[in-house]
Amino acid sequence: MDLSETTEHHGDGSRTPRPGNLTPSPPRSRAGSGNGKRTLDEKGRLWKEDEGEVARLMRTVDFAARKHTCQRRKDLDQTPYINHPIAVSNFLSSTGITDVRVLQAAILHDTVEDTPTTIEEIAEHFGPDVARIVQECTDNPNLSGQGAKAEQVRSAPHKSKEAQQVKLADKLHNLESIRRAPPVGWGVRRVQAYFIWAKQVTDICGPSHPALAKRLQRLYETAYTEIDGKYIPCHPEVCGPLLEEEKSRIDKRLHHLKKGEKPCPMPIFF
Ligand SMILES: Nc1nc2c(ncn2[C@@H]2O[C@H](COP(=O)(O)OP(=O)(O)O)[C@@H](OP(=O)(O)OP(=O)(O)O)[C@H]2O)c(=O)[nH]1
Repeated sequence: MDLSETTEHHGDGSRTPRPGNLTPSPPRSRAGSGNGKRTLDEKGRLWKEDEGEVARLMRTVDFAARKHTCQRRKDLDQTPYINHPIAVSNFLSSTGITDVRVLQAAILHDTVEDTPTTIEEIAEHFGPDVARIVQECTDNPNLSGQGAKAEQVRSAPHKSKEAQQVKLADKLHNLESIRRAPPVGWGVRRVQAYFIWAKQVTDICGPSHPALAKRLQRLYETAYTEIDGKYIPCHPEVCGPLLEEEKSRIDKRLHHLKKGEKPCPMPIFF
């Protein structure tokens, strides 16, 4: 565990009683086995300074899930929004990223942009390192539409390696989602414009995490989607001919849709 980070939690003081606030009785319990002594507060929660990485990640997922509770994605199935940040974090952890602050920032990356959460709240609960990465992944609230998109391209080279890694995974999941099921109302031009713009961002961020960059490149070269009965290449400039496996993936989805079924089960990307 990164001890420098656990010390950052001392500033919290709001939810987890500090040692001085506890009754003078000895620690009430031990959590887990083989992890040494872990002190619990009166609600049976670990003190933050005793919190291991797994507990910290679960607390982060719980926080993000509460913040995104009422939100849905833009796809036909109206997927719960929280699926997106969890998938982004999973893309990172399953491709070798072990820095728990990056995995936490991935889980939290849309909380400030898309919910009333503040950066100060993120810093209070998760420390300044996580807050800094989340801040870097948050669009300037004074910009929207094309302005915000242009700013993502402009600012990408100046972001930290950690923020660039989150950006790569974020874009990868959005692109995979569009390929699988474009947001309701998106036509060919909007899908292709999104792919063209996303590639500008991910080409800049690519060196921060080559495994994801490689995967993105393959996506740009092979991804098709179906709109109004036509198979369209998602990235019009980079995409090659329609591959058989891509066609049968789309046909399978159309078959389910025609039968009025939900195209679930969701594909598992890793
Ligand atoms: N592909 C996809 N995107 C969805 C879906 N539901 C919500 N979104 C969000 O919508 C944005 C893409 O739609 P746009 O029309 O390009 O963006 P805007 O609504 O924010 O202007 C993405 O944000 P972004 O700005 O591109 O990325 P981020 O940096 O904010 O995460 C993505 O997070 C969905 O079902 N599929």
